Amino acid sequence: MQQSDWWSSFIDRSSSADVEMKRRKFVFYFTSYVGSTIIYLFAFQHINSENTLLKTVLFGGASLILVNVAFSHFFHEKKFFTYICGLCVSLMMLGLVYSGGHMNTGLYWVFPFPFVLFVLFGYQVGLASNLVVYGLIWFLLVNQQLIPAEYSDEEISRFLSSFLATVFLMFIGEFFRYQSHLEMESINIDKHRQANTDQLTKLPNRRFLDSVYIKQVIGEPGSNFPLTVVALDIDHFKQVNDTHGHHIGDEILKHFAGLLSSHSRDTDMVARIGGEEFVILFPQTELTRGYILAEKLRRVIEENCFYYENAPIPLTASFGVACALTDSDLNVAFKKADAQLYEAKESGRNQVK
Ligand SMILES: Nc1nc2c(ncn2[C@@H]2O[C@H](COP(=O)(O)OP(=O)(O)OP(=O)(O)O)[C@@H](O)[C@H]2O)c(=O)[nH]1
Repeated sequence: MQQSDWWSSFIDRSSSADVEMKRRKFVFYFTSYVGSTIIYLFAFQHINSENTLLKTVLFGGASLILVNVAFSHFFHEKKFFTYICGLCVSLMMLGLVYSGGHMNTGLYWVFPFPFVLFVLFGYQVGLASNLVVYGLIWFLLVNQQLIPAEYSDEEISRFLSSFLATVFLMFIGEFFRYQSHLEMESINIDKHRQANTDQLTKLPNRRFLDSVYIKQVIGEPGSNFPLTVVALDIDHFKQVNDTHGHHIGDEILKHFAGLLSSHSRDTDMVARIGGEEFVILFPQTELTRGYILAEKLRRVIEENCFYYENAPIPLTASFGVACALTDSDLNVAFKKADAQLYEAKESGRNQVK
């Protein structure tokens, strides 16, 4: 696995999408329950009116919205119902213009609805649906002989221009709101990445291992166990630091991390958990195979010394190997790998135990 790439496979964008979905759901419920209640109140206000069409639009619209939201509670996926709600809202707008509303004031009551379409559908589909509704309203208004409502020419031209301006202003507002949401999401991801990355080697750190990776492994036992844990530690690193200086020590750590990353699979997890201590987790790997992989890495390190001013600085590491067959063995496997590493150090270093 490339050191700089490891984070991308762990980015969890679902929580950000959840925030957007929550906002949509909230507007959906609010529009549906509060909106339908208000429309019912208007409908009852006009119960004795002779405008049957207006009564049909109000009662029909409110009932459709209410039935739709009631049904949505029985399903986990709400998207379909938000679309139906958007369709009801669009029909309500057209119904108001068509019937003229109370004393031909229908045009004024259309203005709150474009916002609902933007929130329910997002800025792109929101703009498209608002423009479709606008086109249909325009068609009704320029063909007044087709509708029962009566509007004056000034009223129509003022409505068409102010409605269009409202839709575009709402589009701009929704567009920039969404852009800042994406920016905040990327800042958030970047902060998480920094907190979970070892700044020197760019490998995942202990925090990542404990709070993200292990949770994911336990959450998907089928694709991870048996899991081999390899604890490793550079030999006599203090001596390297003392001889060549701390900054060369740092370069050696980067070189070491690069060797481990480039000689393991994308599915393996290489992490720096302390000064010169590393851990490699091999998912779906039994103990015997784990020993073979650790021995391969031991040789790679031994054979690839670090060069400083064209002079080789030999490098070796000691390894401790253990295997967890299930998630409940994981803690024991970590402790066992540490104990094995200690034994490798005690037995002379540069070996796998
Ligand atoms: N350059 C550098 N050195 C570090 C860093 N973190 C820890 N160290 C050094 O790593 C050394 C670890 O020394 P010890 O724990 O004595 O281990 P060792 O010398 O490798 O000996 P063994 O592990 O027993 O083989 C110390 O000198 C630390 O200062 C780092 O980020 N950069």
